[in-house]
Amino acid sequence: MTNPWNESTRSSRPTRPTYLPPHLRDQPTITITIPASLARSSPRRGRGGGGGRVRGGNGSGFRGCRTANPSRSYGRSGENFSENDPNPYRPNVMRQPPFHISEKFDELEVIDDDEDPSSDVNNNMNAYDETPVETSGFDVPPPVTLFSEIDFCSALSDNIKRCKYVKPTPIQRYAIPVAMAGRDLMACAQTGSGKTAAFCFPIISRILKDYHHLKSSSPTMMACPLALILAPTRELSCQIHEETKKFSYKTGVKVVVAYGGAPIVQQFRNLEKGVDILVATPGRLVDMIERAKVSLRKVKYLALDEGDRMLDMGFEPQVRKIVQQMEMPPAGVRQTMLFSATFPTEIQRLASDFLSNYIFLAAGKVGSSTDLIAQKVEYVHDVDKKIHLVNLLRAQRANEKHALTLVFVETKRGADALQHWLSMKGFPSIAIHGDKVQMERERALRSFRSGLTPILVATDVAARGLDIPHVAHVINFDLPRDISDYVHRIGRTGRAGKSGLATAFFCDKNTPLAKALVELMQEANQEIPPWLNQYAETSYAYGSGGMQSSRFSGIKFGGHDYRRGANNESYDYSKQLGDSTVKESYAAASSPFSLHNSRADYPTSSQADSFSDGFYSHMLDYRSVVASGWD
Ligand SMILES: Nc1ncnc2c1ncn2[C@@H]1O[C@H](COP(=O)(O)OP(=O)(O)OP(=O)(O)O)[C@@H](O)[C@H]1O
Repeated sequence: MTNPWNESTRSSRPTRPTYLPPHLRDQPTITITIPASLARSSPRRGRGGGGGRVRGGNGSGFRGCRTANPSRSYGRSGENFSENDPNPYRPNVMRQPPFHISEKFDELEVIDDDEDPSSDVNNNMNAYDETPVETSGFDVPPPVTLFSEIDFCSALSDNIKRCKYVKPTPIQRYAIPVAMAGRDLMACAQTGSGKTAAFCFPIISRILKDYHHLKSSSPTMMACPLALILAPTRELSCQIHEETKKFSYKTGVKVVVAYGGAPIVQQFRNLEKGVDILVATPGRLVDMIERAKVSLRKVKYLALDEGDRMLDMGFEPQVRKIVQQMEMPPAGVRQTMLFSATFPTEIQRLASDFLSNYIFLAAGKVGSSTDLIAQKVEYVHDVDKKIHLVNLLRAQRANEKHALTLVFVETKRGADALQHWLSMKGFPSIAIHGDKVQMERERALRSFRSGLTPILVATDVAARGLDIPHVAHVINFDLPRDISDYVHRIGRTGRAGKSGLATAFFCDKNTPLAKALVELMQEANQEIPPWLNQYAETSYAYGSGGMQSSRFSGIKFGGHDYRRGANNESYDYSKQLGDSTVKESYAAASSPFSLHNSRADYPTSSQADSFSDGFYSHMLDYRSVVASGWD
């Protein structure tokens, strides 16, 4: 049987036959089938759809465009983007975004808990029902099965209903009780499984209950948030900000975002109006603290989203500076929560500096990408990648009209070049990467999200956290070097219980990744091409050299509590109990932990000496290093 890629390649480029690797020669005809759940959902009904479940902002903090003709499908307007169209971006009334983005709660009805339990959204969420959850740590609070079992205040419960979250996902079932009990937490759960709500709900609830009297009520020159949520990218910060605002709608809790690339003065103005929860990227936050516009002395809750990324080489110095050198109450006094889909062992070890007597949760398989994402790996030489991509996109366009496709490349220049080439070929696309100014980045996301340009060519700046409805296909045009980046990239599809497709173009230079890739695919019950197994053996033969592979293989990947060792040995968590006394002794010493008086409240180094976790000795020794994060 002939291979369609080869066929179409030949027909489009008759003078230059494309090399077809032996493993592909006998393959059956390939058709791209977009997962049924996506094909089923109408553009208005899915996540982010105006008539559907309200979802988490538009990822950039901006509203998407409304289409003049909401019933028009991308397929119809897409037909106008002929592959021979020399200018697929010409103004065209036919080119209307197919997806509504309407997020305003004011337009929504509050529904009962059991209303519409069979909606697509909640049916999709059932996909997580069987997810195993591993817990470890001292005295783990028991999980819940319903939101109503948790003692949320009524305004928050109403908002959960407004979001049409009928039941908690597994990570929410376990993490929310832990967080509500005031415990520190390291939580590892699949991409798209609801980690944002898992840390937002407890923060909002506890601010309302325990610190109601301290909530920001009047304008102030120096903002003193009660909670700080740090995220690695500007777009993710905006998305978390949008989500948190929805969750705290009509509660009186003030949420503000601070991120680089946008005018700082406007952000100062927002802060001056008062802030209870500050969502920020590290770079911008440090800047604001140094300009004495923000003080962290009142922070009671610290959440690091994409916690492993926040503590890897790019960000760790900056995060350490924020957490340990900028007046934030120490671990054991504040509550700290780290969330990610991946937690490599060495990052867990680092993270324990910021945590006190913490509980570790792992929902799903190791660094799991879930069975919801069908993963395909194809061998494609570098020179053939573009034409291979175009063939994939053509096949997809023939099969599915509403899908968004996210194409990951390695470099910023590569992103621009590929996007330009795709546009020339008639595929409406747009690029996002760190060299674009923030307005362009936001415009790109908005255009992609709305379906106006249904192909987004991106670097890793879009790999983590972004929750974009209707992303049906993630293509790793260039594979990342690090398997955890692969997990996060493909996790842009197959979210909230929906299924998705991830295709990777593999070539010889990706050999060091092969072993980890095979392990990951095995974990997710994916079919592994025999040739990839051979590459995996080669990468194994590189020895620990498949450095990434060894770093992330098996238990080291991060689905297990590193404190238990490689064999999941039992560990005496009560050894950490000393830490929890910090909170009590500190509370007693500062009687109560006053949130009004900054420096007086902050323990001196001699007070700190009495703390059992070595926090201050670490802090005093620490030398500041300039970080090179995205912000
Ligand atoms: N209990 C729930 N019921 C229904 N939908 C939910 C629930 N919890 C979360 N969601 C939705 O699931 C989607 C994914 O959630 P979220 O972005 O928090 O995932 P995540 O685990 O943080 O993903 P990532 O690892 O990529 O950051 C969002 O659209 C969110 O609104």
